[in-house]
Amino acid sequence: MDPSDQKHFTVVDYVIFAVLLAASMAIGLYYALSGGRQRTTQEFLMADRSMGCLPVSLSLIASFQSAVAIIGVPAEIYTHGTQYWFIGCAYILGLIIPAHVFIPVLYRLRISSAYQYLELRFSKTVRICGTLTFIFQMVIYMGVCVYTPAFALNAVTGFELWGTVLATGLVCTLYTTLGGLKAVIWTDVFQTVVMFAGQLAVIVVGVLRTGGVSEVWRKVWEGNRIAGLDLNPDPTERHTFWTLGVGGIFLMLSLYGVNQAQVQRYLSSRTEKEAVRSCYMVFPSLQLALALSCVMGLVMFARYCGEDHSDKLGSSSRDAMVVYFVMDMLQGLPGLPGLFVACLFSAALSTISSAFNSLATVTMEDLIKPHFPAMTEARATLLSKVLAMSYGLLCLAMAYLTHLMGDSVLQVALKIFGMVGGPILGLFCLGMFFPWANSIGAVAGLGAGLTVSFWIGVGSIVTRTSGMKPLPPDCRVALLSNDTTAAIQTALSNVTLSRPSGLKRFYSLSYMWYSGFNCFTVILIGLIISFITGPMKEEDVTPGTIYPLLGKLLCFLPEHLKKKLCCVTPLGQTLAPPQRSSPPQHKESNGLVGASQEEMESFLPEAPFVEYETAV
Ligand SMILES: CC(C)(CO)[C@@H](O)C(=O)NCCC(=O)O
Ligand code: NA
Repeated sequence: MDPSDQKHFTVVDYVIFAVLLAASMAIGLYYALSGGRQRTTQEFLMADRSMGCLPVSLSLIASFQSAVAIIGVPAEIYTHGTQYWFIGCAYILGLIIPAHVFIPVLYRLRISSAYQYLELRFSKTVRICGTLTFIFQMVIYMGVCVYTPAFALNAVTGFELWGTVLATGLVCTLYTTLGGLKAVIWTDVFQTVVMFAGQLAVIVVGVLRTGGVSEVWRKVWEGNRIAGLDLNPDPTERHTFWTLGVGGIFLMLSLYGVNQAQVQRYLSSRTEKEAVRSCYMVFPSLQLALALSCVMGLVMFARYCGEDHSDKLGSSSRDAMVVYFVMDMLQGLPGLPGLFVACLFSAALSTISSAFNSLATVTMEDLIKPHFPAMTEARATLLSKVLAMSYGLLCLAMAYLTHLMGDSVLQVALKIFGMVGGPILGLFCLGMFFPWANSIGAVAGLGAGLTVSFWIGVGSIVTRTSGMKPLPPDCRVALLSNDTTAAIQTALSNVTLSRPSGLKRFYSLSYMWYSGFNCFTVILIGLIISFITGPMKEEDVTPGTIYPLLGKLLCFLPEHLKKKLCCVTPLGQTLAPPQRSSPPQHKESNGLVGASQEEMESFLPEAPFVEYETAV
């Protein structure tokens, strides 16, 4: 093992790290042995629909806040300045819209998988297409999540790369498989706290060792790292207020509105109110998480700018550099390097466990149950556990794929969310907001959305115009005299002035617009195809699956015109409580909170679907 390992890690550090893993396992065991002992899919996958808003909200942040953000955001701030911080603006609408549009519709349908919605609204085919797209998205995302902390630690401390990947995957698979969603949510709570503690420790030590807050501020100011609001409307500009603050809303909607990992948490809430409240409570914590990682980037800049570390590191990766800086900064403070490693792994474990559990849920609910309606509850639960475990193993394989990529990890993760999550968001929006959309339109829209998204995504990789400005290899330039800096900046802006044209310009769309653009493509193509093949009629749409968005936006129009334009009449009423009992095919998930054992045993998955698809 690398000698630097000993330099950074003392016994206390190993103990702290071991405590994290042991506590996570213990929570898993606790929920395996208490409550209903994970003997029903209702408990294993839905936490008995009994969760309160505090654990749910912390768990909601944990789902998509992984080591990728802990390492990637400081790397981004260190290299490009604080412009990325403006993504915080997108959190406002990005959480209000899920709370008041997606949660009410999905919660009132009493479903278990978000993709059940697609069957209720469109058809079985659309549901399966949606599910498969989601599985694809989460499996590649998981690869990035497992790989990132392992890679960074390996580069700096000499921890065995694949050993770390294996350990993360195994611990996580174990407690997820043992304790089900309850264990996943409660470990998330614990791990989120560890994550914040680790980041805070790094910042405090960093500020103290740099010479105080005012010194840090002076250095980042002189180093040009504080960015003003960039209102450049160019959609190919990587980070501007528009790409981050507006494009980011769609990114947030695809994660917090329709992603199964999050929807499952909303659905596991005791009441709809509790679910909405937990969504609101995400806002301050998510802002805190963003602020901590941005400030960490700034502190690192203040402390290290001008020093060249790539020779010691043997890697030019900015992500590995962040871990190097942190370890260097915490040197000689026993326990803190261990806390930071625990912070990285908390972030990773909480994301991977959510992914495992949500993948097991959709595979069970959407792909298996509908085909084996006679399966017993015991068998279904066993199968869910086997599924959670198989996805664990699959994610190890995916980590290897990420190993072969080598972009900034933050950008890779956000690109996956945009390229695959964007079209899924489009599918849900098409269903919820546009009553005319039919299932042919939905499938065609999703297909077109994915095609265009991969066309741009792969195109941007091939032509290497990710919109990233060429920057000097290290930030020494920032500390040179103002003249030199100005000269270099002019040179840089000249580079960006020679804009690519035609297809290349299309490929250089900022990755922050991927979600919004792909969502829009799905809706557009979906509507066109629906109108060609015969739009859905009002009486054919399952009640409770439409959100009267158009009606609300056009509230100034007279009633008869609105009715004509929006097709569905009972606009105001579509969301009224009566839905609770309406979809007959959801026996398995109906009010099981206090259900008796017999009711559990006799549950019948997916009765044949009501014929409503006449629009074709
Ligand atoms: C997804 C957002 C923007 C939501 O806050 C943020 O958590 C983030 O940048 N996440 C990166 C992906 C990850 O941490 O795995
Ligand atoms: Na996480």
